[in-house]
Amino acid sequence: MKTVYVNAAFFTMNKKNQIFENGMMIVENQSIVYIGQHDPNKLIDIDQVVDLGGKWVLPGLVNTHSHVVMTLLRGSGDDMLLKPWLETKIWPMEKQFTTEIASTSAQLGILEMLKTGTTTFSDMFNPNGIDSDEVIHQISKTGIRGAFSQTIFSSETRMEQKANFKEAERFTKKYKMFAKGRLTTMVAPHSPYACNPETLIECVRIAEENDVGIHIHVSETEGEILEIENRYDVRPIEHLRQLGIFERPTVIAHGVFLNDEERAMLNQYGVRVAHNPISNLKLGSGIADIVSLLETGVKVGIATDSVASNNNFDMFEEIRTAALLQKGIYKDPTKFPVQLALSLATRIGAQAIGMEYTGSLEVNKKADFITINPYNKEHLQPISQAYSHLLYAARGNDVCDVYIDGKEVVKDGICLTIDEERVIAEANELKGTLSS
Ligand SMILES: CSC[C@H]1O[C@@H](n2cnc3c(O)ncnc32)[C@H](O)[C@@H]1O
Ligand SMILES: [Zn+2]
Repeated sequence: MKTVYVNAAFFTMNKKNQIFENGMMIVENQSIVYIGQHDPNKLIDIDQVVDLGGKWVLPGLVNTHSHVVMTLLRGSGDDMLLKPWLETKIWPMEKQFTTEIASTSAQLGILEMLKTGTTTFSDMFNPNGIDSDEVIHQISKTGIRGAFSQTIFSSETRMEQKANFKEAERFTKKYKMFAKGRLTTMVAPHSPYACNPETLIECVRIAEENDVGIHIHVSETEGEILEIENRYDVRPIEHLRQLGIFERPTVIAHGVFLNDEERAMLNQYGVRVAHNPISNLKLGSGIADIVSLLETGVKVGIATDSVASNNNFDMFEEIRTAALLQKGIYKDPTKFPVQLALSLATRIGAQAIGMEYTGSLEVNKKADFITINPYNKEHLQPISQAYSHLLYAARGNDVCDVYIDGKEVVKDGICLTIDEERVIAEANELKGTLSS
């Protein structure tokens, strides 16, 4: 099946940030085979023509760190610091999770992601008490692309620890290439404070044996730095390096507290950073110095974290916050310009999570794209300033259509792969079964 998309402005987000104002894109077998100026000569052998009515077309957004299974916890535990938030609010509620709660939570989270333009996510979930196979089966049906990774914690007993490793190994093997490659997984030790050295070393082994990367929370708060220094006499980054974590392709979530030496080390090992500006603000953790990270050469993606610390999955809001914060902390509005900000949520974000095959509209890339209709939106006028509006004015609910692998998953703002009414009703019913 060969489909041509015409009558649209294509923001390719390729390295040159090319825009094709009255462009054309041809998709065949889930991939882009042509993107450029409108060319009638290319219309032979076409099965389907889609007229996009002058809309803007962008690559689907990439959320490099999320927890969709926590979506039912939105609004629980506001206004708390990370440690008490996790220990007294979030973890006790996660302990009550059933497969049904996890599955409905994940569908609700992905519904919001898809409708607000996210086509690829890299997610960590707490597997305690739930049937992970069922949850990933439901995720697969939504059509989203990404990595769904089972979080590993250190346990109190040897037996429990052994069972955790066994399950992590099973999950990794089964899902590293799933849904025809649309879904994958990484090994996800929670953090250097919730995983002891033995656990972290075992995670490296599982990642190595299965040829997958590592996804871990690191250097999120000042308290974490002190805790790791007290325990091991080194800061978290050096601790993880010594244990061999960075020998695997690694994404660290947060990286709020990094010094020059650590940034250089991350760059040397090719470690990528998932930047979660709103979660870091809401939990009072701090503001990551993304400009320095990028100047050192580290690849950075943008992320929301869970909606318990955000409280939504709107990547437009996230990119805008990221850009405004860097301008503010540097007292320099030239920092984090529009194209850079958008590229971290698209092409560079995809590279950050090892999915270079998506994140920009280029030949041979996956046909993962979104459309925005600016004509009926007052906050997107005048339309001639589109690039600026995408960063400074657009919001998730401006997204009109969403395609993943060339398949339409959202049409005119309605999700075609998830029964919205059912999921929302189930979510509210199940929330009532949780005690906070
Ligand atoms: C649901 S994934 C794994 C684990 O991570 C916890 N979590 C959620 N957000 C954060 C964060 O910002 N820092 C550290 N840990 C976090 C979550 O409660 C799950 O148990
Ligand atoms: Zn997180």
